[in-house]
Formats: sequence, C-alpha cells, structure tokens
Amino acid sequence: MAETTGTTGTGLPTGFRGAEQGWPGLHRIPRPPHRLPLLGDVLGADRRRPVQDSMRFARELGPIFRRRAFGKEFVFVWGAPLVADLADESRFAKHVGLGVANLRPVAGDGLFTAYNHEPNWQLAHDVLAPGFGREAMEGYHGMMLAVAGRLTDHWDRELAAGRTVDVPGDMTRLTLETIARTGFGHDFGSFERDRPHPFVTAMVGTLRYAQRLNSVPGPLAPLLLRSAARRNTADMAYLDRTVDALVAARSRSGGGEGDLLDRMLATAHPETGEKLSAENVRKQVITFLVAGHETTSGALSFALHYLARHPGIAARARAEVDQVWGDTPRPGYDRVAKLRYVRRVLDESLRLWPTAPAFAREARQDTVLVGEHPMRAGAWALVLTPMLHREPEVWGEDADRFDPDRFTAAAVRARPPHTFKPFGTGARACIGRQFALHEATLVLGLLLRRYELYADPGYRLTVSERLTLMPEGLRLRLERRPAHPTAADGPRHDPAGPARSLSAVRCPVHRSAD
Ligand code: HEM
Repeated sequence: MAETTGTTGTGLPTGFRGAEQGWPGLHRIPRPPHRLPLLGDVLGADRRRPVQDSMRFARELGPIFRRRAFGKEFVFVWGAPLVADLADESRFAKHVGLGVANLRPVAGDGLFTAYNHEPNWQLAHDVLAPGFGREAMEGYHGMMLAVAGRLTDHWDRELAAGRTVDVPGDMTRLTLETIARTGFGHDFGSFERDRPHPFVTAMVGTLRYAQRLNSVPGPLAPLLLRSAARRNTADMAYLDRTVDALVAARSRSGGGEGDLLDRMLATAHPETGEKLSAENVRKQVITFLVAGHETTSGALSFALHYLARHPGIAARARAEVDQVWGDTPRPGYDRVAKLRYVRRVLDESLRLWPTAPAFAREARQDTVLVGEHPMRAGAWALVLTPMLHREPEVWGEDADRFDPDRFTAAAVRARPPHTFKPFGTGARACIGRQFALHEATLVLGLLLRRYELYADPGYRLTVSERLTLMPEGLRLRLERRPAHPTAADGPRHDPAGPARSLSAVRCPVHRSAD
C-alpha cells in the first residue's frame, strides 16, 4: 500500500507513482484540454504558484480533475462529498506524496513526513501528543505573551521611526521565536536582526526546493536542478547543525522544564517504554521548528491583511478584545478562547487561504470513491483545500468574500462535516492545531488592542508559494490606540453585545476575494 521509502539522488521518492496504475476509471476524470506530448498539462502553468494554478484548473474542470506533468498523472479533489468520503479513515489514510515526500530528505521519519507504516510515527505521536494538551498549553501561554511583547516593542519602534511594518517578515519572527522558546527553550534573536535568521533562510530554501522538484521531469532533475540541489544540501546541513547544537546544549544542561525537547529526549512510550532515537529526535526538532511556525505565520499575515482591508470587521474584533480583556497587560490563558469573533476572523482567513493548502489521501484497500471512481489500494488524490473552502454548494455563491460570520456556532453546525479542513484530517491531522490557534488568537487580540491597522491602498494581494502560502510584500501602516478604560479582569456584559452592534459599521474598502 505505502510507497517505498527510499529516495533518488534528487530527493524524489522512488516508486513515486502516477494515477494511471491506481485509478481504473481515470479516463472519465476531466483534464485540461490542451495536453502536450511528453510534457503534459503545462501550457500556461505557473511553476512558482502551483496551488493557485491548480485552483484555476479546478474552476474550469470541476470537483475532481487530473493534471499530467512530465509523464505522471495526478488526481485533484475538492468537491465536498468527495473530500468527505476521502476523510473516511476506515478506507483512506494520509498519503506521503508530492511536496511532502520531497521533504523526506529534510525531515525523514519525523511526524509530518513519516509514512503510515513507519513505527516512529506512532511512537513520536504518543510521546509528543501530551505536549499539546491543556496543561502543556497553559504552560506555553506566558512564553507566547513574552514573545508577542517583543513583536509589539518592535512595531512600536517602527511606528516611532515613521515606517510601515513588514507583516510576513515580522509574523515569521514571532512564530519562530514562539515555537523555539516554548518547544525547545531556544532564542533565535529574530527581533534583534535586520534580516531573517539563517535558519529561516535555509528552511525557505528547502521548502522551495521541495516544491520545484515537482515541476521538473524526474530523470532530468539532477541536471536541471544541479546548483539548486547543491544549495539545498547546504541548507539541510545548516538545519542539521542548528538542531544538533540545540540538542547538545540541552543535554549539557541536564534537561529543561518539560518542554517538547525534554519529551523527545527523555520520555518513554507509556506502554512500550521505548524512546526516540537520537537521529529521530533530530528529525522531530526540524519538523517542529518548521511546521510549528511557517503556517501560523502565514495565517496571522492573511488575517492582518483582511483586518486592515475591512475596518468594520476590525472594529468589531477590537470591541470584543476591549470588552473581554480590558487593559490587562497579561490576559490569562482562559481569556484567549473567549475572543470568539477574533477566532472567527482567523478561521475565515484560513478558509480563504489555508496556509498548508493541500493534503493527500490514499486508499487503504480497493474501493470506490463516492460510489463513482474506482481506486486500487495505494491510489491517491490530492485535496485542494482552498477550493474545498470555496465550494459554492457549501459556502454559497459569494464564497470568495471575506466574512467571519460564516463561523458563528450556528453556521458551523449547519454545514456538513469535513468542509473546513485547514489542519488536515484523521489520525495524521495537525498535532499543533490548538497551539497555532491559541498563539494566533492571542497575538491578533494584542495587536488589535494596541494598533489601528491601515492597508496601503495600492496593495493587491499576491500569494507566494513555498509549499505553504504567504501574502507577498504585505506592509501595513500603524497608529497607536489610546489605552482603554474597561475592566482588566473580564467582561461585565455579554462580549458579543457591542460586537454585534458594531457589525453594522460599514466597511469602506469592502472588496471580495482580496
Ligand atoms: C495555522 C497553522 C497550521 C496549519 C494551517 C497546519 C496545517 C497542517 C496540516 C494540513 C497538516 C496535515 C498534513 C497532511 O495531511 O499531510 C499538519 C500536520 C502537522 N502539523 Fe500543522 N499546521 C499548523 C500549525 C502547526 C504547529 C503550530 C505545529 C507544531 C507546533 C504543527 C505541527 C504539525 C505536525 C508535526 C504535523 C504532522 C502530524 C502527523 O502526521 O502526525 N502544525 N498541519
């Protein structure tokens, strides 16, 4: 069922198979009309933006379609009933394919890139899952606040200097420091640097390289990507060195305060007593440092973009923060989940731009997808999340419009299951979901309370891709808000009250889909 775990010299997994073997009814699945011999469906393709490219094809071809590139055919799925069927864990499982498989040389059998059959997945999952439970999360909260304080110090300085702020750059600084501090007791000093930390540069290099591997013919990859492959090797070596130094420092210090690294190094499996090997710890640390910040940074950046574009929505979110938090400098752990409207803003941003924009599912046994498309065991499809999240049958004809009220409790209850999947699905869904949501809601609350956010009227949203999604070149102008005189220790009224009344504020720059 699972593919072979080896890789070729280019990092492409051996046995990387196309859909021809797995989908007996492949010919019935729509494909782009202008297919070139040998090259496939590459006419007009934007190799730097493969997800947005596939979204374009999705709109033309419908809820299930295929694309061919360099002799390999891939099936894409985004229609809600199809995705719901793929979410059936008894018949389907995560497939480590395309971009994820290309990351195997970097992250090996770490949690994200492990094949389902590899024993280290279950072992690491069981050992690390308690690191994302409520007790652990409460422990991270204070550190998250401290890192957010470094961000606001930095933004205050930029504001005093009359500069706009670099949103994706600063969100990446914030989220990298947060996972490094909470997970590994490490400080990259991101806010003290003018340029991204070399760890970030090396990480972005490996992500981009993994994405590029999909856009060149396999056999020609060693030739076409020779210099890129050399750079990639150097990037991977840098990541390894950074992580090795971090682990060595922890071992010398004799242990931390029970963070993720302590768990990785010292915790035995509750039933088998087994521990993670040194090599696996290295892969897990890289996995968590990368997976733990890149996507959250994008999610925060998109949310800030939409908030700046929709002052009425920002005002409503701000009213909620003022009411729930007042002026308390350190809102407590329990106060974060109370920011229900801020959380809806985040969910709506992740709906339009799920920053991990696809996940793959493979058939565990021969089966028929939605009773129509036969699949052999091991056949797989890529779920195109941004299109699932814009499926008109589910989200309406105005699905491209930013509207956080799509996430009121009643609206969520009214939707069919498996229609909102920014964190993937099933046993291999995101282990860091609560961590990301807590961090991002906390930071959005702090920023909304402290600043007015102004978009550059000339900016048009451009989304860059490096396996993950990020708004490109987004800068905002800030103004400090006066401190609010509301109570510091909690809401005196229903927090949704004034928020509701503010919902009537009209947004002067309301544009759909940007
Ligand atoms: C908004 C932020 C985030 C998004 C959108 C996101 C999205 C995802 C998605 C879609 C998957 C499943 C991938 C697949 O099926 O192939 C996943 C898995 C994973 N994520 Fe996240 N993630 C986020 C934040 C985080 C954070 C903060 C951490 C760690 C602190 C994290 C660690 C992981 C790991 C380790 C896995 C693999 C889980 C497994 O297979 O057992 N993620 N994430």
